[in-house]
Amino acid sequence: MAVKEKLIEVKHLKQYFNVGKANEVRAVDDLTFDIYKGETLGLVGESGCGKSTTGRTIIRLYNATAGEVLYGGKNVHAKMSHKELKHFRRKMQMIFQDPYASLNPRLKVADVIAEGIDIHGLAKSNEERMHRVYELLETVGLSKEHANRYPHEFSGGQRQRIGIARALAVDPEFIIADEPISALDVSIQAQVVNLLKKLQKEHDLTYLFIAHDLSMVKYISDRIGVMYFGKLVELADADDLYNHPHHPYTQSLLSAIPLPDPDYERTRQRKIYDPSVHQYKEGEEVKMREVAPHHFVYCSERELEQYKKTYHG
Ligand SMILES: Nc1ncnc2c1ncn2[C@@H]1O[C@H](COP(=O)(O)OP(=O)(O)OP(=O)(O)O)[C@@H](O)[C@H]1O
Repeated sequence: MAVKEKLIEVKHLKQYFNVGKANEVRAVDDLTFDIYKGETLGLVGESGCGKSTTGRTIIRLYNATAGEVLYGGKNVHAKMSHKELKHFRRKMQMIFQDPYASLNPRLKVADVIAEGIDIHGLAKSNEERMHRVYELLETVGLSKEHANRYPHEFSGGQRQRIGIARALAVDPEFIIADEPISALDVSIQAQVVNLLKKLQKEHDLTYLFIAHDLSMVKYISDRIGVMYFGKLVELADADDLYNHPHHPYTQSLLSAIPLPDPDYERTRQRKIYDPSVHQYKEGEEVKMREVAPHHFVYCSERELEQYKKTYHG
């Protein structure tokens, strides 16, 4: 297997809100993981567990409370010049859940898409700018004729395509897709996921794909990280996570996915996660531990031994 190159290294990242106040929230609480060049890392967990905050802190929309994010070996959260920050901002783009809320309704589609081109001075003339816009519209499955319309004239799926074209306009390397399909009809979801997969191959992109359930994320992700209350509780190759989930929270998320097979559905048992099952003793160290190659679970030494025993069970 080829050695994978790390594009992003997240090290002991913390993002707390309202620090020191009664309503302090530890939205991201000591996360450590890598994102490899060209892969899709899925990040899943229930609403409020800190997925969006993780994404936003990685691209420095928030200043981290503690920890580091290395991008190509450089700390994104270090002090940097305006020019350097602008460079990072170009390399890392974001696609949002609600394409309508994230597209300025007063701008024509051409101007929405060209926003980054203008900010970064990527076109020398208006002709070049429009040529690029038309090209991007075609890349995402829309057409030249759409350039003069306004976002409200499009369906949800088409708006998401516009959001994708806008992100692609600055030729990024890394895209955070924050629940990009959650607001779309199920029939449209697969189309958008397929488009993202196609673009990844064509443009050599790396994705962090955020989702609150595990059904579609399996289809797009190479690896999946499961988050619970600001912490990563399991991280593994996508198939491995589905076939050998160890953390009881991962098992609970998986048990919530309905399948089209009626026999399976009749016997499917919803598992509810009860954090008290861990029964950690005073002083017991709980951290990410490797239960099998490339498969990490947040657990104690004692739990690791149990998990290893059941790995092939
Ligand atoms: N700017 C903020 N100020 C204070 N608290 C915040 C802020 N942003 C997020 N939070 C809190 O941090 C926690 C994590 O929120 P976050 O949006 O990252 O979760 P999420 O897993 O992405 O959820 P969702 O799927 O609902 O977007 C939540 O308790 C949220 O209320």
